Amino acid sequence: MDILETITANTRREVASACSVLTDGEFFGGTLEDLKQARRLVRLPLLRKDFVVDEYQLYQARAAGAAAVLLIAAVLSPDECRRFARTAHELELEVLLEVHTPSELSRLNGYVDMLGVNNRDLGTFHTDVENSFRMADLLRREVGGGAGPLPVSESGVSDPETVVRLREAGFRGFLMGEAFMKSGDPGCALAEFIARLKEARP
Ligand SMILES: O=P(O)(O)OC[C@@H](O)[C@@H](O)c1c[nH]c2ccccc12
Repeated sequence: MDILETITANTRREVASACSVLTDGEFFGGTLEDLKQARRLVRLPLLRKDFVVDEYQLYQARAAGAAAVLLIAAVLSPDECRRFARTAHELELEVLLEVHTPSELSRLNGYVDMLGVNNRDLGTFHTDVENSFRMADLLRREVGGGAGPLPVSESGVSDPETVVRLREAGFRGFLMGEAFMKSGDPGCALAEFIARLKEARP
């Protein structure tokens, strides 16, 4: 069985809300072809996870079957974030804006659908889930009474108890990779995680 098929097999059990596909080749060995293949394998909304630095990549994402794109605040100016997010909407793509620090919140704009706090510092690759908790208050202010973007915690989440705590802090989406990918059967690991989460939920 192909690796992508193994990974996406979980979706047949309908336990994930969306599936993120890394298409960056230079640093992570992904390809746009992976996104196209995932599109053929699952019905779930797909997120193109890449370093978007040119609007052309949004068109590519759309053509390959993505429902959403990741915009990484650390590599974009506020103007680029706005322009790219607006174009994404024109293409009917949802936008996940990823921030790591409070100052990156200046990249937020009205076209952002999901606001992700990356717990991984892309400079050092060090992961610390506490970053989400540190940013939670600020996020609540930005996201307001629920009319703003969906708050998402990204990276380094590996146990259901952390998801429960993050939910209590206001997060509503969780972008998880490694916790499942290091298992021999990511789909099965995800299903188990969701079962444990249901038990852990207060
Ligand atoms: O594997 P993790 O720690 O669960 O993290 C998932 C995801 O957040 C992470 O892969 C990610 C988030 N933003 C990125 C940008 C580039 C590369 C990778 C990422």
